Amino acid sequence: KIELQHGAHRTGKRTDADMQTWRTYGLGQFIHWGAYSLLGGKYNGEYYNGAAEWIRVWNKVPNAVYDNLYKQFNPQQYNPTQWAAMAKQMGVKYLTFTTKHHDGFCLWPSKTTSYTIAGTPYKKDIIKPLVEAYTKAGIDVYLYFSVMDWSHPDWRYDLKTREDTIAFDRFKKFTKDQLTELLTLYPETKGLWFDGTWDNSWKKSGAFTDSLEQYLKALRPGLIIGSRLRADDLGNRHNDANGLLMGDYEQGWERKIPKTYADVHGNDWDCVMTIPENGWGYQEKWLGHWKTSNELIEMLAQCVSLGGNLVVNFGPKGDGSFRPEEMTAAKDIGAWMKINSNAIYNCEYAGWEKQDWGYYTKRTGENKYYMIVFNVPVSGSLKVQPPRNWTVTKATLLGDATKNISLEKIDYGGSFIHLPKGFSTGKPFVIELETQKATGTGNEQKAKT
Ligand SMILES: C[C@@H]1N[C@@H](c2nc3ccccc3[nH]2)[C@H](O)[C@@H]1O
Repeated sequence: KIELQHGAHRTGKRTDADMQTWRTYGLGQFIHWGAYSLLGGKYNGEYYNGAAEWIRVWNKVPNAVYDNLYKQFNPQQYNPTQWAAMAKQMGVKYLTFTTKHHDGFCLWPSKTTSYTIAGTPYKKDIIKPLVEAYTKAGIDVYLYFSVMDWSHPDWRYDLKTREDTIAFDRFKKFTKDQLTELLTLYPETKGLWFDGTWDNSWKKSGAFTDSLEQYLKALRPGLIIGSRLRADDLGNRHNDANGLLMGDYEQGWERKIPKTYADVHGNDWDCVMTIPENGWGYQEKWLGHWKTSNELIEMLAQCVSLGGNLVVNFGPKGDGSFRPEEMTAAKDIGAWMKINSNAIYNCEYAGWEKQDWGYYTKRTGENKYYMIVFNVPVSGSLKVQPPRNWTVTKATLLGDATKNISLEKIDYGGSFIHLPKGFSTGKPFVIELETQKATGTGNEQKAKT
């Protein structure tokens, strides 16, 4: 064990009520909106082939051009109530919203810089009405904040000289002041989703990241902060030098999903996911493959079945409208959740032997299990193999309990679930299983006599 001043201060999961609520969400919405949304990945008729919110680093866009884009930001159609209604219909339980991305443009009227929404033709605070609309809709709000800030003269990628350190100390104060504003202006915020903390300057600031986290949690008791904020005494991020997670949940699953439960290392975690292959801000021309609704639903099932949340990203246009593909995804996922959300909300890792037909989830605190089925075998029979001494006592198809699926017990508590001939819903479906611990398998009796 390595002695650390600024390593993890907790082992194991957070067990308080706020974190237990976070664990019940299953499905979240990410929204990336900012100056980059005005360009949509395009400049002078050419498309940037990277992530649209990174277009400022493309040599074809002069910094002076990019850094003045905000003077055209004027989303008169912006309607956070409509945004919240779309999210509600989709079935998301929490929102993560970009207050400031790597470019440094603040969507709230910060007093720490002139590079804010107050300096745009729109003038008004974007975040306040958003927090209110989502909170009113019963959706918890989390704020995304990029530490890396390309617009700030004191930002440093590394600390090589005394001047770097003096400048970066000013930058740390600026960062703390901005975060204080956010938690003070929007006290309903349940947590902060940090980004842009991979550079050496931050890795060398372990002590500051530790005191900053403690300061923020004192300012807002219960605040939930993932593993991207902290660095330990030796510059390790996410896990400290002793392999312990620094943060309330693992934030490393960006655009990727753990393969097995072992990959999760007993941590809470979220997977933030783009609908196109990459790119978080509005991209006029989506490069490559974008995920179908069924692919997104399968990712949702995978995440919840391994104890995490899936946070699907939306990138509204500069005018605040959503593109058709994103509206369709929200509608389709919402329609599926309307029937099947019992397999997603308040669910956790089941620990049963995975079968080819899909994924198990388990209702927290109950002996209720869910099969989220994507692949019906040619036999039309789904094998279920609970752990020894557990048996399945009932199987019900969600959304259409009349469809008679039959339950055939086989070896050691295992079962086959037979679907009616020619059964097909054309989309993923869920079977709810009631289970109970087998009283005695009779073996004990033999042993006694
Ligand atoms: C949640 C996502 N994180 C940002 C990001 N920047 C990166 C730089 C290098 C590798 C991965 C990155 N992800 C993306 O711009 C988006 O905000």
